[in-house]
Amino acid sequence: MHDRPNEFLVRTAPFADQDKQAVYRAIHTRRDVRDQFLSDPLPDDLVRRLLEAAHAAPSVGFMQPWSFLLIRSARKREAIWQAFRRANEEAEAMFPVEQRDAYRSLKLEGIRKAPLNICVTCDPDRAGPVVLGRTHDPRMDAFSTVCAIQNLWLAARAEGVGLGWVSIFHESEVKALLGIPERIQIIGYLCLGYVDELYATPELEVKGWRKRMPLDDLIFEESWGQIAERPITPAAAVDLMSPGS
Ligand SMILES: Cc1cc2c(cc1C)N(C[C@H](O)[C@H](O)[C@H](O)COP(=O)(O)O)c1[nH]c(=O)[nH]c(=O)c1N2
Repeated sequence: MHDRPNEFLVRTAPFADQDKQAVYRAIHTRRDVRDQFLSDPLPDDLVRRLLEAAHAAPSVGFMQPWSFLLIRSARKREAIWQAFRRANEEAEAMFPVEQRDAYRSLKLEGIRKAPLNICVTCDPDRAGPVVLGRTHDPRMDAFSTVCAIQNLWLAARAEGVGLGWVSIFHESEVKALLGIPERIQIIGYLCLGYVDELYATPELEVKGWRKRMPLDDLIFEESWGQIAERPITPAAAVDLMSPGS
């Protein structure tokens, strides 16, 4: 019985070097885009490819809990932006006083500039009350939806499309604006559009908000460890923000 080839399996091998490089390039050069969007509309077939990439993501129990709500109208994007604006004012006040000027100076969305917004939702009831793999941790449906978003983000990078994730709003306000029922969760509100420039390193690092942590601080063997204490807003970052540095 074991000698019989399984007709559902395909032979596999590592990618050719060039293909490997392409995958890593997409991963390492993907950026969160806020201000670089061009106004040209994205063609339908391109949007379809991005959504196919998202829909190919892993999901708990093969639940596929996601839906993709496409928003193109300027009127709706303006209403969403107003929800962002209100929440962003609240957000600013949550930071320590000494960080507020820096926070205010950051651009944190491209809702009106990006020609396409996609609200990615998660339906916790998509596969019935008991879901394989989610039996002991209900968060797994949301995690699956995040996997779909990351696929979309990487595919977008490969297509020359920028994507920015916006999470500064009250979920209930955006649900009301988009007719999303109470029981459905918003996982990601995404802004998409062509870009011809991207930051080479994360914009929040360039603007001195926070640095990428050394990977070696985050790797442990056998049992969890406390990371080394490091300042959140490094002195080097303050230098970066001051003119002439
Ligand atoms: C769940 C989640 C939510 C948000 C984000 C990301 C993720 C994963 N990011 C983008 C985030 O700031 C960005 O990924 C990091 O700064 C790292 O930069 P790059 O993505 O490498 O460019 C983000 N950015 C922003 O300007 N406004 C936002 O509301 C959010 N929200």
